[in-house]
Amino acid sequence: MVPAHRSRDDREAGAVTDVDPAFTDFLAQSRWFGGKGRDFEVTRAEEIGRVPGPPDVVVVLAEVDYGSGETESYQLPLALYDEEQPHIDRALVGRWPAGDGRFAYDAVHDRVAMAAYLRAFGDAPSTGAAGNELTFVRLPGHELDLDAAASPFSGEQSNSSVFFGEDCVLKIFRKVTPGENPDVTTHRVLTESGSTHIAHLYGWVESPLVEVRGAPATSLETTHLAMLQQFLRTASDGWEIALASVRDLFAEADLHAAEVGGDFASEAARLGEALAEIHGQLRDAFGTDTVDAGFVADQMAARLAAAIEVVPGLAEHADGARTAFGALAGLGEIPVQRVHGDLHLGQTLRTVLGWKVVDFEGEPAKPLAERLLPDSPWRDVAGMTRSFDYAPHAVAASLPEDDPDVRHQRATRAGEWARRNRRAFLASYCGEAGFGATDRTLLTAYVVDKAVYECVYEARNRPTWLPIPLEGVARLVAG
Ligand SMILES: Nc1ncnc2c1ncn2[C@@H]1O[C@H](COP(=O)(O)OP(=O)(O)O)[C@@H](O)[C@H]1O
Ligand SMILES: O=P(O)(O)O[C@H]1O[C@H](CO)[C@@H](O[C@H]2O[C@H](CO)[C@@H](O)[C@H](O)[C@H]2O)[C@H](O)[C@H]1O
Repeated sequence: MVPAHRSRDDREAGAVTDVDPAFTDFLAQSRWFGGKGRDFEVTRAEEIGRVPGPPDVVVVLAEVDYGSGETESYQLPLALYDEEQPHIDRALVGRWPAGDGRFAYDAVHDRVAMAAYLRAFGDAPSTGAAGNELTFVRLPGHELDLDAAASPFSGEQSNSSVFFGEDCVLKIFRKVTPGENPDVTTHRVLTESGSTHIAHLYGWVESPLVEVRGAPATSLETTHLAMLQQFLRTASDGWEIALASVRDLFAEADLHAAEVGGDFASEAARLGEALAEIHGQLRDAFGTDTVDAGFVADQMAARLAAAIEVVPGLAEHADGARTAFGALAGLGEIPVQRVHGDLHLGQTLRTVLGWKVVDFEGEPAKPLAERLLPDSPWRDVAGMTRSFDYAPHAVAASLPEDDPDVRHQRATRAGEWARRNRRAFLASYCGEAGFGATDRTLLTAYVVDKAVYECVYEARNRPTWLPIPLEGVARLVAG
């Protein structure tokens, strides 16, 4: 399906217009906008497709320029109206076209516009409308409930999801990079493998009109814009369940993690089983390869050097981190495969039918080309390991405490909780093969690398949480 390069002159649709200055304010206050806190300008807005209405929905790519040549593209699906729509006034983006154009609302918050998306999937495979090439693709096997009412997901997100009753979820990718999105391609393979640990893929939206700038010429590449998936009923967020377990532990000052009612270890073990199964299916479908561990270690060292620029406090732990990367470098060739890439408890959902893993897009900060590369499965194990460390320390940080004895007691219990769940997860992930010395070297390096990434993530997104990964790095390099 992807990619399909075309030259700029081949383009049949795609109108570039003046940009309504209101777009800048809209982006700046959107949770999913990755440039918050930085100076930027929306330099270009281009219509790349339409969804058959009513209402008219245009899909616009807004180009954000941070100065010094750095740009990003964000997707704005705009529902257009001649009159103002007071019931969705908080979703007003501006005018399209700029100036005296129609009122343009973020379509995600407009039930009627989202119903138009669902209808287009009902008609799939189809193109969005005459004169443009937005394509809706649907996989066989599920009868969509075309009457289901749309409601936007209200939680923290890098993209925007809309639930259609209890039937399906549409995720509209916000930061758009030309080419295939691993969330779509990985879900497709796991769906076709019959995985019971994911939300099945029902379809996606793609456009051949996304521009790839570069030498020798600018070209166009078919690009995934949105993904339609099974709605997971009875789903509880793994992160929330873990936090509840930690709170139980902290409430019982004299008890150990194994003794409190909310013990999480059996769930951690089930998560380990689920990940092992997913990795096996990804190996079968995408194959495996090997990569020079020295190359991986060099990348980790480079990421550390860049992270120190953002979080200077990392510098005092750099020698310890480099020791872990050096041990990795000594391993020669290591196996790699398609992985999740950014696994943490917030990407897991507990349903009555077991654990499900969502969001196979990889780390949002990484360029797409890097996210598509095969990686070590220990990357995902490390992500969960870090999450087992985050949960107790996030709860501890939310309970300010002056008494040093209580603080010390909580820190001890936090460490116990993290170790207990990490061990349970690892034991069932490794199964009969066990956890050998090479595995330990790999996991240690990947865990340190993940914690370094988290320091930058927190510094940029949630500065008050920075001590959680920073203290995590300190503990890791101290042994
Ligand atoms: N198929 C689904 N069914 C029900 N809830 C889901 C489903 N997929 C995701 N969610 C919920 O939406 C949240 C955000 O989804 P996610 O794929 O992680 O989005 P993003 O890429 O924007 O981070 C998840 O943490 C989960 O709570
Ligand atoms: O879910 P995303 O793909 O947007 O991932 C990013 O945000 C995550 C936070 O929402 C971040 O995860 C970090 O915080 C979690 C607790 O909120 C914790 O469980 C994770 O272990 C920790 O890495 C993730 O790193 C980032 O890429």
